[in-house]
Amino acid sequence: MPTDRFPPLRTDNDRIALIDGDRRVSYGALHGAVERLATGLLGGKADLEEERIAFFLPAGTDYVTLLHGVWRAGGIAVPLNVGATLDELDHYLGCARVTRLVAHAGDHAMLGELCARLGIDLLRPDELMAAQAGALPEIVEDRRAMMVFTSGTTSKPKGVVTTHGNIRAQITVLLDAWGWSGEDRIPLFLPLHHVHGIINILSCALWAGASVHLFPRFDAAAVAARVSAGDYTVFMAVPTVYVKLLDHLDGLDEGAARAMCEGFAAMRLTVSGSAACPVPLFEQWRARTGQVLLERYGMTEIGMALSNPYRGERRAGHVGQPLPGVEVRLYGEDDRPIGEEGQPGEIRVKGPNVFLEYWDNEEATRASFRDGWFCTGDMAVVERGYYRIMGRTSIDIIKSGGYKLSALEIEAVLLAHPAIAEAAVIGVEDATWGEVVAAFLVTRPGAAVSAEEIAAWCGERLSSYKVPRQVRFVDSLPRNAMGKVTKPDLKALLTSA
Ligand SMILES: Nc1ncnc2c1ncn2[C@@H]1O[C@H](COP(=O)(O)OP(=O)(O)OP(=O)(O)O)[C@@H](O)[C@H]1O
Repeated sequence: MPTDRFPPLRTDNDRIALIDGDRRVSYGALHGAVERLATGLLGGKADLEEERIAFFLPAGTDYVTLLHGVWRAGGIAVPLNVGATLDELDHYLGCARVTRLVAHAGDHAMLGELCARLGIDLLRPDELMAAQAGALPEIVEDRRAMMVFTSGTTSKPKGVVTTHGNIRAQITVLLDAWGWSGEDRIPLFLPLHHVHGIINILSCALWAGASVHLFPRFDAAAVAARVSAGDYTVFMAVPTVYVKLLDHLDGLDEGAARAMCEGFAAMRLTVSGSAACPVPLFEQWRARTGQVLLERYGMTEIGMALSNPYRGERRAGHVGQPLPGVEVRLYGEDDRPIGEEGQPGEIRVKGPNVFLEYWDNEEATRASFRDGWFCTGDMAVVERGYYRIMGRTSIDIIKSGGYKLSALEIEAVLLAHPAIAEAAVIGVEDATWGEVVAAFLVTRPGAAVSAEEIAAWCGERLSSYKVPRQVRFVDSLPRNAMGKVTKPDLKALLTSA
């Protein structure tokens, strides 16, 4: 597999790159469209010189053409969350100092006023297509290529800027590690303003010459139907998607359920990431489909850093080891690397995959690096050679009576209870202990369980200081577009009650 290709897109064949509704787009056709779009974007200029071009487009051929067109023309691609509110878009567009925004005609009425206020040209993809491809600039590796906003799980979204070199490194490490080939076929239903969808799925597939089936959103029935038909060889999703697929499976008759399980069983790889995959989910998925989920860890700023092996032991509740070329170390509070296994520390990462900067935010950029290492803000521990993620220092690590507890570890125990469908754990202030553990729980349909029973269940499985002191039953947990629980909202719920 060549690792020096630019743009990261196959060019010269009739192989299908994208399946978009009824359309099948070949690599040759996609490449042609990308060049014409890049030419149209340039509008006679030699180079976009890192102009920020934002796009508000659902997963589809236009999205892919825009992303690659901006890259080819020397701009910075700013893919926006199509589920974002106007206030959020205002923040992204203003922060990135976007000059042109591309959206379908149907969204222009909604975006018009905001663009006028910010002095942004609002355009449709088709009006940017030049009749013919013209000369395109040379792109060197250290040029800025993309700006993706963090979800804001922990703070106001920041624009994470990656270079062409960073993107290449993030893609190529996965091509080898996860065995991508031109024969692969993968569905893409995750939001396309996150590295999971953009890099791990779309970019790896297009580099490898594989086919990507684009869905505007996740729809369990639609995806399951294609899986049952044997359409895919690889599947990548967040844990909540696997939960929804299992729910869907439960509602199918025997024949349909068997076809869906066989569709998954025949795949060469199923991957979970972006949030912790609870051990019970890992086990259920294996029991139903025979697939051993490959869990990995990464973030917007670094792409993927830790992964269970493609060949070898994939351990439930763990994210494996550093990917080749990615340096990972755990650091203690004294800012020193942790030498021995079993000692928790902050994950710090170094390598060509690590982003360049937070856009227009030198202070945040400086604060996030120490001696050349990017400080992720996530805690982990190494157990028998494999990393286990304990969670975000800012919200998942609960300081109680001198102990540091991992919310993820407690959530895993809660989720193992047969009556519990969803669980989220946070720390709440306490005069005696500093913080105590509070759990928010969603019960399974038709199941009932009391707070006392939950305490007893945890008491048998966790040290007493980890047992939730407060238990709240809720109808659902607040989640962002990636399906991650937004824990600051839970904190607010407690303080407002
Ligand atoms: N396998 C995993 N297990 C546990 N946590 C994971 C895993 N993979 C990713 N994460 C979590 O997701 C984070 C990266 O996601 P992303 O870059 O989208 O940021 P976010 O948490 O959604 O938002 P923000 O950076 O704004 O707080 C990681 O820092 C980590 O906390």
